[in-house]
Order: sequence, then structure tokens, then C-alpha cells
Amino acid sequence: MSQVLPATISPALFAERADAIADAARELAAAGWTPATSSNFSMRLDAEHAAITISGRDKGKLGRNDIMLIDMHGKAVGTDARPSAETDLHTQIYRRYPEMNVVLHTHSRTQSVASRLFAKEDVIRLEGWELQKAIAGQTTHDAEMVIPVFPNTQHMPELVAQVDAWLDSGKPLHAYLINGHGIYTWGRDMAETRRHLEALEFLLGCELDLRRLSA
Ligand SMILES: CSC[C@@H](O)[C@@H](O)C(=O)COP(=O)(O)O
Ligand SMILES: [Zn+2]
Repeated sequence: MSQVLPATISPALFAERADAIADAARELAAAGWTPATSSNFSMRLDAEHAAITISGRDKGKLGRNDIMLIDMHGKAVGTDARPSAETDLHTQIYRRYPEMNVVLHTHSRTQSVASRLFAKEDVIRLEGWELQKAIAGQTTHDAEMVIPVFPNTQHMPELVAQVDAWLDSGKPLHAYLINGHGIYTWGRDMAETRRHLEALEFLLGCELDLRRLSA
């Protein structure tokens, strides 16, 4: 499946972003966070376009040809390939946060179990962990960081509406879990987004351990 680029996007830029996505995906897959073709990854290219993983590919074996171009409404651009089934959750972040350039979604065991356990409470409240400072803008362990857990659905507009409702209420949002599904987080560049994802994986694991030990 070939990718034709609009004249405004240089092949070098697309290749660089596609390689960055594939590299990150390979590393996250090696950590066991993308089982059975799950997870999806994207990077903004300009105000109107993003590069995103093609749906259904093994995320541990991605190359440049597994990444495609979309517009900010989630439509394929210059290819017949099918973008991630969860593309709308990526474009929503790019539309709502013009300063964000990377979105990562994974399905680790820790993320999956935490999403089920904390779904009853609708949110996970993180407080007192030094690693909260790995999230951009967080300056102390001594503040509460709230990660919502949204109900899962196969109907993407419902998920988008849940995230929109949270954002419209004015509450901060650094990441969210989807119940029984996984995590979404984002950042200004790949390094920041990877840091967010790693910190959240660690913090969710700590919260699970605390629940287990205090049961
Ligand atoms: C293989 S089950 C996981 C999928 O349903 C989905 O949640 C996912 O993360 C990957 O979907 P994809 O369409 O490949 O981006
Ligand atoms: Zn998913």
C-alpha cells in the first residue's frame, strides 16, 4: 500500500515521524505493553495532518510502511490503508491541544487491571508519589493528580464524547484509562510522551500493589 503525500508535507518529515513511531512501538511491544496487535501510536505532522499506525498491524514489527497519513478528522490521506480503529481519540487530542504532537495508546497488563479495578470509582487519584513529577507541569509529589477511567465502548463517538465532557468541565487531563482496555497519554514530543507513559505505568503498578497489600 503506497502513501502519496500532499505537496506541503516533505517525504523526509513523514519518514522521520514514521520511523519514530515504529521505533517507539517496537520498544513498547518488547516491554509487553502491546499484546496481540493492540495499541496505536501517532505523531502530528502539521496543523492539518498526523502520521498514525495502520489498523491491525503487529506493533512489535512496524516499519515505515505500517504508518499512514490522516487529516485531523481521522480520514486517510493519499492511501487506501485503514487507520487505527481508535484514530478519533488521537485527532481529538491534536484538535483540543494544539501544543501536543504525540499520542500513545497501550494495553499493558498493569493498565488493563488498574482500569478494571478503579472503574468503580471512575478515577484513579495519584498523590504522594515523587514520580508524578514526570508528568509535564507537575512540580510536587504533594498534589493530587486525577486520571479518569472511562467506560469502554466499540462506538468511537461515545468515547470521544466522554473525553470532551471531561475537558469541557475544565478539569486537567494528562491521560485517561478506558475500562478493560488500556491507557491514552500524550505530550509535546516523543520523549515527553514516553516519559508520561512510563511514569503512569509505574504509578498504576504502585497503586495496584498498595490495594493488594492493604486488602
Ligand atoms: C486487537 S484488540 C485491540 C484493538 O481493538 C484496539 O483497542 C487497539 O488498540 C488496536 O487497534 P488498531 O485498529 O490496530 O489501532
Ligand atoms: Zn486499544
